[in-house]
Amino acid sequence: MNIRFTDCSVSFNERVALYPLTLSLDERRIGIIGLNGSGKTTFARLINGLVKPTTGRVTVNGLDTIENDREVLAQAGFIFQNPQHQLIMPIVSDDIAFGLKNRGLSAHEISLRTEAVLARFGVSHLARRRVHELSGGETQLVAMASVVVTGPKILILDEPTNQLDLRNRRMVAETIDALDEDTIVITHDLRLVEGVARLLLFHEGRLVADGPPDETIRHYHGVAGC
Ligand SMILES: Nc1ncnc2c1ncn2[C@@H]1O[C@H](COP(=O)(O)OP(=O)(O)OP(=O)(O)O)[C@@H](O)[C@H]1O
Repeated sequence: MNIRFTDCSVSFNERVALYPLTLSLDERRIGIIGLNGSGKTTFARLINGLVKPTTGRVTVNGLDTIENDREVLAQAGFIFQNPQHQLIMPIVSDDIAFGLKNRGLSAHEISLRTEAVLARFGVSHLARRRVHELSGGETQLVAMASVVVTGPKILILDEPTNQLDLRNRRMVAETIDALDEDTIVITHDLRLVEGVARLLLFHEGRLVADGPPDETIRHYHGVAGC
């Protein structure tokens, strides 16, 4: 991936959520940590254009998130903190297929791609299940499958192990590790980012550490005061 932030800041109603920052992200595995309200989600949402910079610019693989918003959305898929909100159709396989509509694919091709992505995430057995009846771990996997099926190069996962038990945390963490796509993971679950190539720490709207996980985590204990 190549994501560039140039003098980029974000304010909501004159309140600064993210102070100006300039940086480039090129690693395949990136983590983002920080206290509640520190600006992590705002930063991540800038990447796929869900949040637009108030000043400066953001480019994703050379595409500007304002000028090329549709292309950016196709390149960078976002899996939300509460993934049940992003599942639209009542049945799992219909939800996955929904993301492939309006792409000029035949019904047969849509069905093949849907089956393939469900198999890839180990959830073929859930194909005919009702979305709202899935467990937390199952919902997370189906949400990932429903984004991955659309073919993004970058996946942004916002607290993917939130509300999961120990076993599902491990299962989702292993699934993320094995993804072919580049990943940016925002989390309070430090074990999830121990192996990333680069870990960013936000504090009160500023990027205050950016480096290997052990160094950034040490810094985090400092700003958290514990
Ligand atoms: N759409 C919005 N409108 C107004 N303020 C917002 C909006 N989105 C975020 N903020 C504010 O910006 C600041 C940073 O929020 P952000 O969601 O980026 O933090 P975070 O680090 O992801 O927090 P958490 O760990 O609690 O999810 C907060 O003060 C938040 O209230």
